Amino acid sequence: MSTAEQPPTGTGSGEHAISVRDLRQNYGDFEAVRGISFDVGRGELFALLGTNGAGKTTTVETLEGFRRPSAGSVRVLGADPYGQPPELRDRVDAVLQHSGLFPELTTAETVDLSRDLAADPMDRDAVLELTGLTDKAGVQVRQLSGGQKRRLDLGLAVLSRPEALFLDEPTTGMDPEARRATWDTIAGLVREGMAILLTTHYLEEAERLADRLAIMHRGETRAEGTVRDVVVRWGDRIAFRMPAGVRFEDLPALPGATAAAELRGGEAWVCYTVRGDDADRRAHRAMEPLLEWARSSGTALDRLELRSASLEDVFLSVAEGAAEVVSGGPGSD
Ligand SMILES: Nc1ncnc2c1ncn2[C@@H]1O[C@H](COP(=O)(O)OP(=O)(O)OP(=O)(O)O)[C@@H](O)[C@H]1O
Repeated sequence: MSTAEQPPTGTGSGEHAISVRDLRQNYGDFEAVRGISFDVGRGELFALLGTNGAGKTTTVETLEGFRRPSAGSVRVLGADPYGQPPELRDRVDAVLQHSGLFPELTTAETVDLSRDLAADPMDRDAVLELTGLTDKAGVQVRQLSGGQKRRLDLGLAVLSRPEALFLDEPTTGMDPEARRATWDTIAGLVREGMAILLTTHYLEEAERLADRLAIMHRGETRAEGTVRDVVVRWGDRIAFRMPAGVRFEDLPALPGATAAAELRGGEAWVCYTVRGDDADRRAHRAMEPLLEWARSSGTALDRLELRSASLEDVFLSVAEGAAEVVSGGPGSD
């Protein structure tokens, strides 16, 4: 295992709470992470999304100090996290997928145990309130539901008021109400200035919480930015059922749009993807000539739909390898 090149350490080494530069991680000959970079500022939540096996856990484990980079560098609060050095121990925490709660202890005893180990912990009551577990204070951990245990995990991670927090699928197993309550809790932590790196398979969770996000696939970052940036880059979609008697090449060229023919439930459809910097107006500009063409040619646009992208659209397109546009669109000879 090679030692990565590292920038200078110390509290003054950059304003980002979490920093990843050209990170590579190999397992033997297999490249699990292939040169990714991103930063997370204080008071910012960055979501790491990706397909199964994309390299998210490997990246987070590297930031948590369990793995040394094969190449590139990572920094947490200006320090190399490898081996979890003492200067980071009280300032960084994590909610991992598998918690290490003691089933015989009560919820309150569990909180007290963690408080005993923290330098300047939150009050027990505050932790219980934050996690919505006040009425479960005297209940043994073994009797808590899966979602309640996840909330307790979160409470234990934040009671020492860490500056940087890693959340690995923190709402798995929660019902929708508990998930929303947890989102509120997490949003509150970010507002207080915590830097949070979140991995999740719930796209709505990322849409609600992330200031910025990255979507990983096969060890690489395939999309990155704010939710809006990522979605705007993907484009808007105008679609309708292919009109009878109209050939694909007879369809009008629309400004800023590329067209593709696709099958939906055995029917041929036309789908225009509209891109361009003018995200607010581009679909409108593309729609006008389409409607004009339909009017002048006497063509009905059956089941016409216009839709802005969602994060799910982008994710699925990344997962499918981002192949999308059929070449040789309408209007071209
Ligand atoms: N200890 C290991 N030895 C060999 N290969 C590994 C090891 N850990 C992970 N991998 C491989 O590295 C790749 C990335 O795995 P990782 O767990 O980081 O992905 P992930 O994005 O967290 O996936 P998921 O969403 O499924 O949890 C996968 O192909 C996985 O099989």
